[in-house]
Amino acid sequence: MITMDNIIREGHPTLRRSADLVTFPLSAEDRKIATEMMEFLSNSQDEKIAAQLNLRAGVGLAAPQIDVSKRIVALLIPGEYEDDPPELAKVMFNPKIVSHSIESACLKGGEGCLSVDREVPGFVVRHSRITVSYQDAEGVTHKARYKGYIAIVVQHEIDHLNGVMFYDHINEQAPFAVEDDVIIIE
Ligand SMILES: O=CN(O)CCNC(=O)c1cccc(Cl)c1Cl
Ligand code: NI
Repeated sequence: MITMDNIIREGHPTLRRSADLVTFPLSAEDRKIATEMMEFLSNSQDEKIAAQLNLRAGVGLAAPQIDVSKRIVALLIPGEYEDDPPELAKVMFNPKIVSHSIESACLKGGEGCLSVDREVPGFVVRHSRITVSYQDAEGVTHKARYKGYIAIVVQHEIDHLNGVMFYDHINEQAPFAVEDDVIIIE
């Protein structure tokens, strides 16, 4: 199982590499990696398990974060209330943003990353709406459109596949300065 010991931190070269495409049919290893990534997210969001395993919570995880330079991301975005089903629970292989809104958005609270052991305050300006093409575990290609918080998280994960860290998008001179047409998501 994946724990924080398996998550590489900033400074590790794999975080700055462009990850390799996954080929199909999936190898047993790639299938196992995908399953373990999703299991990590679920564990990290379970108060008891996270406390026992000392896990930081995450709503997404990219394979490069466990030093696997492959284009695999796992997303587990909880529903609004405790017993609601997740907003999104999915592993995407070879995800690609194929189109996006002109409009931009950012999270009011900024972003965090399991590979970054420090707070980096500032608005991370991203596309407010995206269309993502990806393959599922059977290699079937899908197209999905996301907006709001989900779109932000998906972009954070796809950035990891391209060696981009969230703070690369923060304006160092004015971390909270944004154009007036940028949507600030609560
Ligand atoms: O790459 C994934 N992580 O580093 C997992 C930890 N970060 C988060 O869950 C997280 C927190 C806030 C905003 C965004 Cl967009 C994300 Cl993604
Ligand atoms: Ni991250």
